[in-house]
Amino acid sequence: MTLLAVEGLSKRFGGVRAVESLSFQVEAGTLFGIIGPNGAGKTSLFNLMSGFHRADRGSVRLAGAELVGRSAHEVARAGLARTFQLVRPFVGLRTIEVLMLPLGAPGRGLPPSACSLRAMALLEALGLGALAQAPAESLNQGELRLLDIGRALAQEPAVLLLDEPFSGLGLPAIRTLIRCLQERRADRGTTVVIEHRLRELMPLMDRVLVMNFGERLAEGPPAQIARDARVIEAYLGRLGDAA
Ligand SMILES: Nc1ncnc2c1ncn2[C@@H]1O[C@H](COP(=O)(O)OP(=O)(O)OP(=O)(O)O)[C@@H](O)[C@H]1O
Repeated sequence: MTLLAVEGLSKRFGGVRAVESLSFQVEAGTLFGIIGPNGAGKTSLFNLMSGFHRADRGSVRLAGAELVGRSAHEVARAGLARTFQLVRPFVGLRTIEVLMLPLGAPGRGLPPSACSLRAMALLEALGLGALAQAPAESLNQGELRLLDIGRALAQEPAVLLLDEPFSGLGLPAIRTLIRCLQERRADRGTTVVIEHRLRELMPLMDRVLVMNFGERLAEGPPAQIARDARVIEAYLGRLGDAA
């Protein structure tokens, strides 16, 4: 079943075509990867899908409901959560509180005790359990990235968008995160990931979209993408640097 359908999505910044007539579909319960060279338009695509930027043209439908034209808050309420390439510190909160806020949001109906149990379980799964009571500002960049992922997971979204989740993480944290992503897929959660560290991510992906100059260069299962001559020329030829 198609959960997320992007059709003819376009965005220009002045003369730059950041995203150009892009179409793809993500099936429920899959992990969908987005790759491409720097400046290909991957983060712009996330900004359009999540309501942070307004599309010039096109549509993004989540379970049939149109997201284009909605604010970032409305998109989040509709069931799409995202993380950020540059994580901003969470000022004035303890680590566990960063996750309790979305879990206890109005309409979710979770009592505080259930929020704190669920938040703790999420922190443990991300390897941040020991930092639960620490001020979130005291976390290092890698820990902050994991916490940002936890914050998005705590929204319990239908679709989770991760923007370069492995960036700045050491190998143990990458392994922990891979385990979380595998568990999410086993639970039929749907995830869309932008990532340059293909060696770690390619084995997890069900399908991959390759972007170049805002457009779709190729799309298919990872094994097919890894053999695609256009992809190798535009991007994978530099895998040695990227991975
Ligand atoms: N707010 C903005 N204003 C002007 N130009 C922008 C803006 N955001 C993105 N761009 C331009 O749009 C193009 C796509 O950028 P984007 O950041 O989406 O690429 P990317 O694939 O995510 O790159 P990277 O892998 O380096 O993060 C680039 O040419 C970029 O300079």
